[in-house]
Formats: sequence, structure tokens, C-alpha cells
Amino acid sequence: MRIDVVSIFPDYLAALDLSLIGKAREDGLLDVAVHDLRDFTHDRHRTVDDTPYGGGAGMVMKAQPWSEALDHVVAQGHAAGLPGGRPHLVVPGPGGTPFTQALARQLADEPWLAFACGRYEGIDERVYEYAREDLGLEVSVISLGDYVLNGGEVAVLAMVEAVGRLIPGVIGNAESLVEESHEDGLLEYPIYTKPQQWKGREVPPVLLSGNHAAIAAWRHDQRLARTAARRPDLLHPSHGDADLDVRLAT
Ligand SMILES: Oc1ccccc1-c1ccno1
Repeated sequence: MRIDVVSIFPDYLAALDLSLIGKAREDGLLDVAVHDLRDFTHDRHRTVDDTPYGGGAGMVMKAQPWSEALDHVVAQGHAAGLPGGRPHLVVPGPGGTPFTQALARQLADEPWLAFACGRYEGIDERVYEYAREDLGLEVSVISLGDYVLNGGEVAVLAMVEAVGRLIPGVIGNAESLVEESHEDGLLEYPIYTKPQQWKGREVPPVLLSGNHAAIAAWRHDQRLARTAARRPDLLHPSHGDADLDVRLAT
């Protein structure tokens, strides 16, 4: 997968050089390019914003730098021989489609994503029109949640990690992806490691029993109870009897 990110704070995305995503880049599983929006300005102050038409507080990101940055992203992709030659443009924003594990899985199936990190009050609406109509890009505004950030960079870091880890080979043990929270609609079960007793607290005996069927049943019950306690909205009849003592859940 190829990922392009355009931002006025490219150093914010330095975290994509680290940990699992950094290793995936070294292994050739991910190709990430970060672009500084200011490199596509032509004035001495490298201006990327201006006042909003119609008045109102704050500043709006100008269309021209964005259009030239997107042109550059697409041209570089063509040069790199990316399949289809067009990225799916993802613009993080508080008014977007909620980002979920299901959406992360959809995005992980795509060959090329481009992320536009908005700042200030946002990006001139004509940039979205230009991307769709002139560049022929699919454009999606996606929200991390119902809260407001100062810009899209934090959201992109979260989205790239959530999507990148789903790419085959990025997570060494693919089995660990199976019973994670939200992967099948339930929250994860409680986990323990050595020592067996810690500050007078014991590991649940079933986990020491070696009875794999009993352990699996206990873990499923714990997932149901936790989901019922913390996220009843996620429960579905297919999940089985969630009418458990939610005191099981912590
Ligand atoms: O609040 C924002 C401002 C800029 C870019 C993204 C966001 C946001 C908020 C929630 N998800 O994305």
C-alpha cells in the first residue's frame, strides 16, 4: 500500500517512522510519503490560509496550494506505477463519517490512500470539488469521533496505524487480530501474565486449568459482559446471551 500525507506540520508525522508502521515501511509492505503543503506556495511567506468569505472567525486553507499538492501526489503515484493511478483521498474532519474498525478494514484493502491534514477552520470547499471532478479521486471525510482537534495530523496517525496494522505481514501474528475489540463486535477479554499472584491478586483459576474449552468459554463470557457494561450499543443477538452479571466486567 502507498500512503501519501499532506500537512503544514510534516514533522508531526515522524511517528510513522517508528514501531510497527516503521518496520512495515522497512519491509516494503508500506510506502509512505509525507508532503509539506507550504512547498506548494509561491509567495515569500509561504501562505496557506486567508480570511473566510462571508466573514466569521478563524482562517481558511487556500485552494491553490492544495490543488498543486494533490497534483504532485497523483503525478508521483503515476511515476511509481501505482495501480489505477489514483489515490482515495481521505480528509479527517469532525463532520465526517465515523472511523470504525470496519472502515479501517475497507481502507486496508485499497492500494493507495492520500490523507489531507486540514488546519484552521478547514479547507476551501473547491479543493474537494477539484479532487473529485478534475482529478477523478474518491474523496472521503472521516471523523475519529465527536470532538474537535486543531488539525488532521493526530487523526491521520491514528488512521494510518489502524489501517496499516491490518495489511498482511505487518502484524507478525495475524491470529492476534482476531479477538481484538471491535474486530467481531465485542470488546476484548481481560488478560493476565506472570506473576500468578500480585499484590494479593490471583489470576483467574480457569486460565491456569489447561482446559482450552473452559478458557475459551470464560473469555467469551468476559467479552460479552464487558461489552454489555461498557458498550451495550455494540451488542447483537448473534453474540449470544449478554444477560450476564455485568459485575464480571471491570
Ligand atoms: O477536529 C478536527 C479538525 C481537523 C481535522 C480533523 C478533526 C477531527 C475531529 C475528529 N476527527 O477528526
